[in-house]
Amino acid sequence: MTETFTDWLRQRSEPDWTAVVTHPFTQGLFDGLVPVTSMRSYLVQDYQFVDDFLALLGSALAKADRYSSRLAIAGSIAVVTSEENTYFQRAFDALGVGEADRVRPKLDEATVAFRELISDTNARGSYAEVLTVLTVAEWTYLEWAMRAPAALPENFVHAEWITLHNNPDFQSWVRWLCRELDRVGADLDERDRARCLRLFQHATRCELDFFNTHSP
Ligand SMILES: Cc1ncc(C[n+]2csc(CCO)c2C)c(N)n1
Repeated sequence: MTETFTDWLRQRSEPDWTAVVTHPFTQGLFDGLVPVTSMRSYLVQDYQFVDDFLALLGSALAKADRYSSRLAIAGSIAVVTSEENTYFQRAFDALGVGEADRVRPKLDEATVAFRELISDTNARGSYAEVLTVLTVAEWTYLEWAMRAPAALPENFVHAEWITLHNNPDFQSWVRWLCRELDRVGADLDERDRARCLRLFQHATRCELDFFNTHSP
């Protein structure tokens, strides 16, 4: 079989890609051994990231070139605003995160860098470029979570963060995203493909910096 666009993007984003999906922070999650302070700072920053990410999903919805794509994206928006949001609230309660840190925490450098990438893509990116950033954020999370052992940690803060990202619905959504980016990528010229590659590499780097920031 010939190489897909998404495989091409991922292979050219090594070694960072593998560093993200095998990150020690994820091993700490599997073992239930991420210290409370690291888990708290990670989720507080991630909640801000998810806010930006939701705006990016909205941008994908607006920029999509067909109705069936908009429907798939709308389905994923529903997940971020329901199950994912209740997880954060319950985890914040368990970790003792106060109101200020839920609403307007001081952002880490890695969060600011990711936010800039997302808002630039939001403002100026084509549909293919928006899909590229979404694909990195979702596919890396599916890949690390799929490496989880069958026995989950006892603490729901760790366990649910894994199952949110390795369940069959999430897997189908990521598969859809990759196929969608392959479809749209097939019509791009060399210059636009190169732009997607730079974005893919940059987003992968942002994912790595994000995990590194919260690793003890
Ligand atoms: C830094 C960082 N990168 C990617 C994700 C993954 N992610 C972002 S929003 C969302 C739900 C959309 O389906 C998922 C899985 C994350 N949480 N944090």
